[in-house]
Amino acid sequence: MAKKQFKAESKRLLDLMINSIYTHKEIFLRELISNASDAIDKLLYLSLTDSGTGLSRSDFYIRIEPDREKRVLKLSDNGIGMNKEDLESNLGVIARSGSLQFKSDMEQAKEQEDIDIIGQFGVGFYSAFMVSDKITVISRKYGDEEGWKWQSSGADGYTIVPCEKETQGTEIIMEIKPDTDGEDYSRFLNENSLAALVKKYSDYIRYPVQMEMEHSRNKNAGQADAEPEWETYREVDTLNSMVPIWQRNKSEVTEEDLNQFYKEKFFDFEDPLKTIRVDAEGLISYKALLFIPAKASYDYYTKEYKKGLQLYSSGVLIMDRCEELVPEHFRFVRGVVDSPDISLNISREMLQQTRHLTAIASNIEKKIQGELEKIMGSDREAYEKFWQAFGLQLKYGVMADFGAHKDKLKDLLLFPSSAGEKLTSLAEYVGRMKEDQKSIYYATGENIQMIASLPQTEYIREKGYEILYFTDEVDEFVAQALMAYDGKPIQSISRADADLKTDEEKKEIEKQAEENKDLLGFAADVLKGRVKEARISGKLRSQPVCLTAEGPLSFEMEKYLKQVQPENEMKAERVLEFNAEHPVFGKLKELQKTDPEKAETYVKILYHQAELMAGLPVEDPSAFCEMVAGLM
Ligand SMILES: Nc1ncnc2c1ncn2[C@@H]1O[C@H](COP(=O)(O)OP(=O)(O)OP(=O)(O)O)[C@@H](O)[C@H]1O
Repeated sequence: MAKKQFKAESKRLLDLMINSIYTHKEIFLRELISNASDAIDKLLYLSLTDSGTGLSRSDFYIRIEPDREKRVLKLSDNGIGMNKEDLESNLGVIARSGSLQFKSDMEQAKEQEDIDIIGQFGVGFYSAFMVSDKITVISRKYGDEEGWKWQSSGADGYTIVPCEKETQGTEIIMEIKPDTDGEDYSRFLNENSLAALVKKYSDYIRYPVQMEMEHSRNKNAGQADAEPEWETYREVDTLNSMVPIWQRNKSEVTEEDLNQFYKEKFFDFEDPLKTIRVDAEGLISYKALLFIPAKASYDYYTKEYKKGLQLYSSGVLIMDRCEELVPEHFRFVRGVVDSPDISLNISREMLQQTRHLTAIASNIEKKIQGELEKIMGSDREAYEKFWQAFGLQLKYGVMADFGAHKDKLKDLLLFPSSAGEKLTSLAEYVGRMKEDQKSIYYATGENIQMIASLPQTEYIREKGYEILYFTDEVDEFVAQALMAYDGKPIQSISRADADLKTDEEKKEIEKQAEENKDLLGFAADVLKGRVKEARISGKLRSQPVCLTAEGPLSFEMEKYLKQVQPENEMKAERVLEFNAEHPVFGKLKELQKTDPEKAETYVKILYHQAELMAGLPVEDPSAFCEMVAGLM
């Protein structure tokens, strides 16, 4: 019979497994038990929703059978089973999400070689090759008449042939490797070691994991004066406690247990930043275990990432990723929800509408919000770590649905500011506002240094007002959605002139504008098509000019729109502002009379300088350089 070859990626993973020097080879058992449990989940779900199967929860089991003599370890379940196609596509190819993630994270992990690659991932079935020379899988799918036998000794491929099997389910038969100097594979044939491994890794599996074990008993127990006489006997034991971790008492579950559960279930390297346990009783009862990851996964900000929580009804998995349970702005949250009030017979469409689900979702949203606020207040360092990973998500949340969620999220936002190195919340900013300060001010730019050196900021800082530094493209849209915080309008510094200047200052500017009408008109003519106007500025100190945006669009918004909609020609309206006190202005005035041609070059150079300071690309860099060189 011809051998079929594994697909290329599978081969790579297999090589890795077979030649693994990984010390935690024991995790293969956890992986196989977890697969068996998933297979039972699927059939139990069918049984509960389709009365035809006649099976109930207590009919299911996972069984471990070691045979020391033959060096064979067998693991069987009576779950849904696999037909020929399933065996081909599940065990012949690695193209499912879990393993693909493994592949890509492996590439990232190459640089940090000592990372526990295998231990952290659900590498699944293939991990059995770490301990076996040959694997036989005998499976019969529920509802089918025939069974199938899949066999492989590793990288050289696999075979599939029909075979007899009495009941539905799957048997994995592993020929355990001989012991070596460094590795005691025989422990995977030892009852006590196997029982300990089940307890360690698979205790919360919701179906009994059984094994026949040796026990001893006193034959004379019950006879008060008889000498004890011991005999051994064999009995099938259930090795796991079966209570899912979220159903256990708080006092029985350690933080380490929860972290381990999270990492295994949601494929993360790192412990979660925070675990939230919910135990709701009342109109709707449910238990939930929610995890806030410490970092965004590599695919978090891509289309590949799917949000959602696992939904159980009294311990039976109904949906692996129930999207309705978490709002978009908290889509980074992972976890499980288990409620006896959710009916098993529910179809997906109905699920979307159940009032129960909506109520649980809104409750969960509040819990997450409350927890994040709590972390922000009590452990700022942890919150800032969270902010690095998911701050952008919260900002999107403020903007989404026309600002519908902004009130829930506004106190979770952080921004850099002119007050110092630390990030600030809006509440903290307001707490520091000067008595005469009416608005919350922000300035935008590519990075903090660039914003801090914007000529427009000098004037505001002189007044002692703090400025929020908006460095994310979405920040201004966030400000637009929020409009105000605590009754204080959120304003861009470039539009803040009106409420900042005193009447005298305004008068002085008007006077200067009148006196320099000619020159301003001249500059506007030279820059026709580029600027809407040239005017005298009230906010410049050390710089001769600056560029400000008028109208609904700011420069940062212009840049953002260009990125997301390149065909969009929308531009911010530019105004060139002059500092009438600056010596360059005096020089320009003089040149306009004596050498208008040179004055024209000056105006152009000043305009390009202003573009540079505003973080905008200079329209024609070589012409600009020529002009500067010409002057030299
Ligand atoms: N005991 C089993 N009964 C039925 N199907 C199984 C069994 N073991 C594995 N399978 C099928 O084979 C597939 C591949 O299993 P594997 O352990 O390699 O990956 P996985 O469980 O899907 O993902 P991961 O382990 O990476 O989370 C499973 O998704 C499942 O469809």
